[in-house]
Amino acid sequence: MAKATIVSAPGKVLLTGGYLVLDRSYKGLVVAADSRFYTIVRSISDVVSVSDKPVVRVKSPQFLNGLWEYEVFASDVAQITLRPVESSQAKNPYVESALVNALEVAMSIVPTFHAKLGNGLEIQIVGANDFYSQREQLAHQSLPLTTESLKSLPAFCPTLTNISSVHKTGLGSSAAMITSLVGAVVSHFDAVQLPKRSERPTEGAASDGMRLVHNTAQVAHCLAQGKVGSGFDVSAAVYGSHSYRRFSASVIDGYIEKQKTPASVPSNGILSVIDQPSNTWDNEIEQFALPPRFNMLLADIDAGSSTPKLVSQVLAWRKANAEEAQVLWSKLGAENSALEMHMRELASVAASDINAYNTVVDALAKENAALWSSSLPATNDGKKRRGSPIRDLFMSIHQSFQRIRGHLREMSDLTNVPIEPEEQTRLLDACLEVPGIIMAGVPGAGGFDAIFCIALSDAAREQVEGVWKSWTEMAVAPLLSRESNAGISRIESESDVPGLSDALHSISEQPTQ
Ligand SMILES: Nc1ncnc2c1ncn2[C@@H]1O[C@H](COP(=O)(O)OP(=O)(O)OP(=O)(O)O)[C@@H](O)[C@H]1O
Ligand SMILES: C[C@@](O)(CCOP(=O)(O)O)CC(=O)O
Repeated sequence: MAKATIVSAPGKVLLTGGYLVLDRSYKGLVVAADSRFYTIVRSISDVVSVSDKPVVRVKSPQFLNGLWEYEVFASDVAQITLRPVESSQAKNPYVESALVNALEVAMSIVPTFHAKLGNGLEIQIVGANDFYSQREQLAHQSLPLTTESLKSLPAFCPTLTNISSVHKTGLGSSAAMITSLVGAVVSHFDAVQLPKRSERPTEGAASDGMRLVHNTAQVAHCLAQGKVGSGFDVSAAVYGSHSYRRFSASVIDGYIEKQKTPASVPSNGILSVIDQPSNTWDNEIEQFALPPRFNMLLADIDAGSSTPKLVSQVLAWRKANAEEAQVLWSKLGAENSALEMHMRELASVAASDINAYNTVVDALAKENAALWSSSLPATNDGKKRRGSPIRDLFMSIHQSFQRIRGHLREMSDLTNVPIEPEEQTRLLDACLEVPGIIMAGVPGAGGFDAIFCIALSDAAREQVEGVWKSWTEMAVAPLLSRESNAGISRIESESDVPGLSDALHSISEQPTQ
């Protein structure tokens, strides 16, 4: 079998900065998940009978009808057009956009592109189970909706449905999929270098490769979505956890508009957008990691919300109420920055004295976070005792995040958009009753999609999962994802990823309907 190029990219959780991060004046704190997409690219070595053109065949074995096959037409000016081999094939604009843009980049950079493309490419794409709700799969196996059941599923489990009907969990499947697909295609042509697993280059060829893949994936994602978003999800898929300031929409919106009327595309094409001087791409990435023993837990809420609808309503309110919005946006932005600063300080304190840090965590993990300040014994003269600087930082983080939630509820009230709806407030408050839960909130755009909690101990994790299990107001399904800082990476071999070979070779392909 032809040698495979494998590239992987993670999902994301936006801890702070929902809505604000759409505006370059504010930053968002995005944490990468250990749930990842994997794209495997091989050259087709056999003669393809379906066409005399090169063919790109994309398979998503987790889905019914997860097969897209295209003939590739390449113009002299490195413009790629894909034509579906079967006209009845369902469209997948995200896959198409990633392929077109990645092939254009490869063709613009690699002089031997046509020879390397040969008969075409065979591509497989799989995403970790957490990207898609496993409710149906568990019901199919008569298993309860628990972490134990989820752990018993094979990796990259079939979803038993079409891609258009699958329930997503908010981890950013389209951004992680596009990023891994773009990364795998351009790497396959040796157009760029990407870091191997656990390498985090800050300079050199791999860092340049990440920049080009990032810029290409942002363009591809915006073209597929039909609009220029904040791009934090693609950024997390490339760079892992970080605090993010978006790129100015003007960096790509001219190109996006031109792509809608292809005849007018400038002959210098995609490289003129993705390989501009670094000061043109003005996105800012500052690496970030949760402090030690901060265990991020996620749950999917069955009710669900439409993010584009929430965003358009909030932005419409902001436009109509500029002054009031400015006040709210500035105080929320300031609180988001304060939280990030406290977490960075805490991580650095932990690095300098891990024993003292662990002693504080062990004590706090046994107490309800709201009582951390009041549980300090009074001094002899009856005054409130100050905690240790480490304990104070933990308290500041808890209190700061509670203020952030307060501002989000204010945003909900003012905009009449359910960002932290009352149902979610009740659930989050119940999670915070568990000793050792330092933060509980709605990630990203909020609504009825998901919640996250940060637990300081295994006991806290188990107890909060108990709260979810017994919650009756909404169906709360645990996810298995945890934080992992890593961004895009190149994988040497299928066998390096548990379950990947089985998923690619032994999942009996799902029938087409
Ligand atoms: N495994 C996959 N194979 C091929 N395409 C996929 C796969 N997973 C996702 N996609 C593409 O991504 C699209 C979903 O994008 P959409 O923007 O609706 O979701 P999202 O906002 O990324 O969702 P979420 O954040 O909940 O994961 C699908 O319709 C499909 O085009
Ligand atoms: C509301 C918004 O700021 C965040 C949406 O985050 P999520 O997709 O709900 O994780 C939109 C965006 O930044 O693209």
